[in-house]
Amino acid sequence: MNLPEAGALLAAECARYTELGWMRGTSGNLSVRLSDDPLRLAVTASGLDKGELTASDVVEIDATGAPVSEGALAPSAEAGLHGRIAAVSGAGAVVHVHVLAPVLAAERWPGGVELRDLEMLKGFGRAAHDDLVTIPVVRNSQDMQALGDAFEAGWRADTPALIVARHGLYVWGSDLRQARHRTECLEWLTRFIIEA
Ligand SMILES: CSCCC(=O)C(=O)COP(=O)(O)O
Ligand SMILES: [Zn+2]
Repeated sequence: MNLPEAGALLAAECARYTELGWMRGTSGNLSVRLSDDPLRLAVTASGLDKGELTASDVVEIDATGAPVSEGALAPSAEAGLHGRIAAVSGAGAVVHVHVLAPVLAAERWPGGVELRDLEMLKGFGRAAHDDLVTIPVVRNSQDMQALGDAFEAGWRADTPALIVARHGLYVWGSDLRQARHRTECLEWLTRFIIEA
């Protein structure tokens, strides 16, 4: 996939999340893998209304989140965490949304949000009757190295999500569609345990 193709996909995907109310204001950011070796991602540009992106509102970054070339647009302020997640997990796409339920769940269970015996776990890539699925929670930081270290310390290959406390949700998958399906299911799951 080249950068303009990735940009068109990311813009369309952001519009869907905005419709759901999960990218309020200028919140949220998405990335998709462009190449493996060296690792390159297309990430949404920083500070824009994510519901109004065009195919050119993306930036090519390396595994550290740094732009690979000079350009007018800055990559997402959270590009470094996208790069780290993609590098560690092998994900093809990473979603970050400011959806409320996971953040509320992390406020209630700051040591990790536990889910068990719920059919929607299947949509998250787990069995409905898995013993226990724990979504890791990390403290918020403006330092992407610190956030990346915290992510990596709690990372498990079978749990493609991370909640950043008082901030938002990260979910990843093999491509943008799988990451979206997982995000939608995890939003349902965390809303369920909050409301239950
Ligand atoms: C009101 S959004 C604050 C920044 C943030 O958390 C976010 O997700 C958007 O940052 P970006 O640099 O990707 O626009
Ligand atoms: Zn954010």
